[in-house]
Amino acid sequence: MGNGILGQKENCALDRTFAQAQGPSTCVPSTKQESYFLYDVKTENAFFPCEPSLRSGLLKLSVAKHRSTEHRAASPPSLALVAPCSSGAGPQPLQKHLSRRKAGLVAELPPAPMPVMEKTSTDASPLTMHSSEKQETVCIFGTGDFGRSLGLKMLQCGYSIVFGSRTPGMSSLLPSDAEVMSYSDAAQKSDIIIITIHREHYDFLTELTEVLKGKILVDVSNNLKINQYPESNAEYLAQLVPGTHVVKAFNTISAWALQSGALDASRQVFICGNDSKAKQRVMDVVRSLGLTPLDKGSLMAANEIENYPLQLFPMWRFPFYLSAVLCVFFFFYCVIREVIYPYVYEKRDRTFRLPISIPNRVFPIAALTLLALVYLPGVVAAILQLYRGTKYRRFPDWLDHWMLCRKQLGLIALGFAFLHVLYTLVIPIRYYVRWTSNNRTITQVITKKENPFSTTNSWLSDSYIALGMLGFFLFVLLGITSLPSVSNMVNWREFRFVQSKLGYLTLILCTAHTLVYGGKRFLNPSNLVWYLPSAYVIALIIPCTVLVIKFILILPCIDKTLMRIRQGWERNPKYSESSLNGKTDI
Ligand SMILES: NC(=O)C1=CN([C@@H]2O[C@H](COP(=O)(O)OP(=O)(O)OC[C@H]3O[C@@H](n4cnc5c(N)ncnc54)[C@H](OP(=O)(O)O)[C@@H]3O)[C@@H](O)[C@H]2O)C=CC1
Ligand SMILES: [Fe+3]
Repeated sequence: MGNGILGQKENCALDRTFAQAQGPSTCVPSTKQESYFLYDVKTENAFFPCEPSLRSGLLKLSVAKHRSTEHRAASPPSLALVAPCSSGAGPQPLQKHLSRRKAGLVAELPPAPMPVMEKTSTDASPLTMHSSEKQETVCIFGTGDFGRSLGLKMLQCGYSIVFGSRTPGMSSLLPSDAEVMSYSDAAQKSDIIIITIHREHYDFLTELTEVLKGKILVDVSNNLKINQYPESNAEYLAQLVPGTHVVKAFNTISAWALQSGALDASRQVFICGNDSKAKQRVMDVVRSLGLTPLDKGSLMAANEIENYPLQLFPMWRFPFYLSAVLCVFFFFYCVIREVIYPYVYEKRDRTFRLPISIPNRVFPIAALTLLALVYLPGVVAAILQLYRGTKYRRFPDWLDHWMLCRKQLGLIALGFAFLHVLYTLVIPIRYYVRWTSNNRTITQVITKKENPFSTTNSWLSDSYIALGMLGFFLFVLLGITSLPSVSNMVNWREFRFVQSKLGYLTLILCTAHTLVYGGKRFLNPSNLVWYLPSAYVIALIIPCTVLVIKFILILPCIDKTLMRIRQGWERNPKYSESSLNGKTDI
């Protein structure tokens, strides 16, 4: 009995897999701390209750026990692992469950096809593979970092590992339970061969074409550069060793992650291959290692899978560069207005504004502009659809790309909004602010001048702060709902409601916050410095444009047309026909 299955994470998938593999049976999924029973669906014999933490191990034992009894000769048992309807072990809940099953209250799982396994594999289902006396043997070509780590992990999960190596006698650091032999000898030991060798060294595999015929070759290789070779490594391997079933897998999992077990960030294993049976078997292996296989289709997808680990935040690049450009531009714009101008005309040193005052102008401007840029592609797309009178023409690539990175733009905008909040909170403790306030009071005392209370100013100041706080609150809400863990919990309509309706409300509040902050000063010519308006005036251009266009788009007459177009109506159907025939540019 391998120790792998006891160490596996508990989930009901095991129950389902098992139940499906065994044919019609009853499975009550439960993740709660309930006791489980193993029972034969046909004879309705209960075996014994078991705790969830032990159920897979006990199940394994039970299957072995069951097989060694007289049932063995009879038709395959329909065993199922069931959770009682209420918590607490004992025959009572099981009886209840059985009567519920009879009454049709518990779903019968439809018979699922048995996983196809080749003759050489030791057993038929993932579960029975672990429960059988003989473990499945998997061959690993190459005894380098990745081969060793994968081999160790597979040994831990109950596989028998045979390494193929150029120098079997000299291979060190290998797990002691594994066998090491020459490549051709090792290949004969299993019909799944994982090639943990760099593509550049694949040539020798051609000599093994005969022995590898009909076998599953798992290509794990990565390259150093995106699109380094004309064809993917997996396709190259398939050409090099014809007659084999090449499956691409494991290339997104690092040797380090396999060793350290820190797989949370990269549990997904992309898989592709032309032979569905071969792919299925590799997916079973992946699953049994506690990883999640993700079928990406045929071997044509290998190129994309190989490029995946080489990408450096592809969706973040445009938002990152854009925000950097915005920050640099507005920083220098403010420096010209608030540092250079006073120095040139008044010989006043205002450089102390560089660490806090100017960044606290740049951050809200960047936040507001980026937030507006999240919604701008949506209105541009709507205008394009209205102009073309159809939705059946592709958007230009730049618009597609822009649409795809809206979430990243929004998250960067949220980051800037956070910075603005932090920088604003420290304002009262700044020396410059305290000095100005004290000085004003002293001047009033000396000149015996009063500063009467202004209700207008009070309104403006409070509205400005309130709008800012509400805008920030909704901004944070938008950020939270964009997290996969949250967005996976809501349906499409709810997600659209939050991201579109609440998003626009956030944009309105933040724009209003900026407008009220500027008050009457914005359009005052005396506020121009070297003909340059305040940075906030420029910052308001994009948000106001987006809001005005959006307002026009939701006017009933325009909104109706847009809705019809989005439901498939075309102003000029011939137009899209010709575009379908490739006569128009897209
Ligand atoms: N390291 C990692 O984290 C990951 C690696 N990969 C992929 O796994 C594959 C192996 O990577 P890794 O284990 O790090 O590499 P290593 O260089 O550590 O190991 C490669 C192995 O290939 C074998 N080999 C066969 N022929 C040759 C040859 N002519 N010259 C040199 N070595 C040869 C050697 O084994 P022997 O001496 O026994 O013959 C060698 O140990 C690569 O394709 C890589 O892209 C994929 C994901 C992650
Ligand atoms: Fe503000």
